[in-house]
Amino acid sequence: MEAKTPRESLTTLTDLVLPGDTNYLDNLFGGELLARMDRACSIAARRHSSRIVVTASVNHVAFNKSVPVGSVVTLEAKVSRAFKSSMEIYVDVWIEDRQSGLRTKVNEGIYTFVAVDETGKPVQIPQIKPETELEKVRFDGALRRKQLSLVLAGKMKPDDATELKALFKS
Ligand SMILES: CC(=O)SCCNC(=O)CCNC(=O)[C@H](O)C(C)(C)COP(=O)(O)OP(=O)(O)OC[C@H]1O[C@@H](n2cnc3c(N)ncnc32)[C@H](O)[C@@H]1OP(=O)(O)O
Repeated sequence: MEAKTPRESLTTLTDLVLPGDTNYLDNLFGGELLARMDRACSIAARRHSSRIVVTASVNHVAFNKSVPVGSVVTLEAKVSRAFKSSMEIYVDVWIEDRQSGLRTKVNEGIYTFVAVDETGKPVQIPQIKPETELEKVRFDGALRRKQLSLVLAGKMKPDDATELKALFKS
């Protein structure tokens, strides 16, 4: 199976924040943003694997800046690393200034998707060849994030999380 680049899975979703998407402060509701992130990541995972994909875990979401009603929000999702059947997907969230068009990054999320067959059984996927500096940094950190996610889910013993443990060694 030939390796693919993150670029090949790039998924861009641009949409408005309407009043029905907001909280009491007229900012984008966190759950609405999570759903949009999940959709963008799911398409990126499908583009990478050409398979049915399911969300296995949401590893990290940072709501760094609020997103006011009326904003134009763009989500960019790309597979950062592929393992056997699972993929890590990074999603970056931007808003743009109405007059200048300048973009500000407001949030990011890291999701894990698994490629499955029609019966829901995990299947093998192509590996990832990072190209840009940022893609290389995200690729390099993906194994320890996978191990952390598995440890938190009770699917890996902390002692077996070698890459994660290496973080804490001086
Ligand atoms: C609440 C909701 O809305 S959920 C939304 C939709 N999602 C779903 O319905 C998914 C439901 N879950 C499932 O179908 C299964 O648990 C699956 C397919 C995700 C995993 O199935 P499992 O039987 O655990 O398979 P298995 O143990 O072989 O794991 C498959 C891969 O997922 C990875 N994985 C499983 N759980 C996690 C996790 N919590 N974090 C990171 N990776 C994980 C495994 O490490 C493995 O990766 P690899 O093949 O690349 O080495």
